[in-house]
Amino acid sequence: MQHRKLAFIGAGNMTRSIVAGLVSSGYPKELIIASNRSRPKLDALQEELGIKVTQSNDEAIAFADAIVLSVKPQMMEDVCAAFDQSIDLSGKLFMSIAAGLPVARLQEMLGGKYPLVRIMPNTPSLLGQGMSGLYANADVSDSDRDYVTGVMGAVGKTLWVEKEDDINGVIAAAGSSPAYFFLFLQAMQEECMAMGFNQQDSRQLVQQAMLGAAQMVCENPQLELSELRAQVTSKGGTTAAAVNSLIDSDLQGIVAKAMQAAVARADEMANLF
Ligand SMILES: NC(=O)C1=CN([C@@H]2O[C@H](COP(=O)(O)OP(=O)(O)OC[C@H]3O[C@@H](n4cnc5c(N)ncnc54)[C@H](O)[C@@H]3O)[C@@H](O)[C@H]2O)C=CC1
Ligand SMILES: O=C(O)[C@@H]1CCC=N1
Repeated sequence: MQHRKLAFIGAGNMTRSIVAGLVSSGYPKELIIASNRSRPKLDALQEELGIKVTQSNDEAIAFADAIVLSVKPQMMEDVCAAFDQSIDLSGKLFMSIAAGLPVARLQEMLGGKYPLVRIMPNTPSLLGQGMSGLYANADVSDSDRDYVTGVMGAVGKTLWVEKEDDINGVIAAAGSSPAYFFLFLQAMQEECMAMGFNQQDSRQLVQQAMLGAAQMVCENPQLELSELRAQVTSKGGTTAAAVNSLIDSDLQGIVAKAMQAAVARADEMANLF
């Protein structure tokens, strides 16, 4: 794996997830710098992970060969506009993890045509279990692609997409979806508590069931998801009663609508910011 000098502009939740995964995978910490407007998140990153930190975006950009733009989409324009124009950006690889912002818009904000990769990661990157979609513009070299595959591959699985619009599908399926699973589990935990279990036992019941189910999915790629479900579902039994209730409530339609809402919001953000 290539090790370039790597900067993160914005040191929030997603930067922390990626940097923690990178450091624990052995990426040299002295090659990573994160910048943030306020100090406390930087201090925590420096203490926990030993990377370089700065409150100056310009210092981070000047240091790095590869730059991950990691601020909120609505902040991106102001952040890019404030970069010190005297810093030579030629030869630097840009990456953006911002939801919704297309390459063309990012190029406008950066004020130039640079090699640019859009990355759509998710927070399980923190544990090395991330899922990232990647899209490269025409200026990205094979070596740049290898580098980005290495960086995001160090914190999870990667999928290159050839059409930029597919990044919005990745947002719906993987970037945002940890939140759907947390919401589903929360609903299950609350129902366990309504049945009389305490909070801790309720959480253990549902989280361990989820972990086991996820592992069964991952370890049985030859089995369709419907087959794994069938293995749990005795005819006329309890699972059938529960699953039929979910189907009758149109779980598939509910999920489809939620994923379409994520895509629609990403489309909207492209015009808003
Ligand atoms: N949280 C998630 O699960 C995912 C987030 N993303 C994308 O990642 C990006 C960051 O999201 P989060 O980390 O969740 O947000 P966050 O709010 O936790 O982090 C953003 C950070 O940028 C800092 N910041 C604001 N203005 C700044 C400036 N002028 N200079 C330097 N730093 C500045 C903030 O202080 C904050 O620490 C967003 O664009 C989001 O779309 C993408 C995939 C997943
Ligand atoms: O909610 C958001 O907009 C970001 C992108 C995917 C996950 N979090």
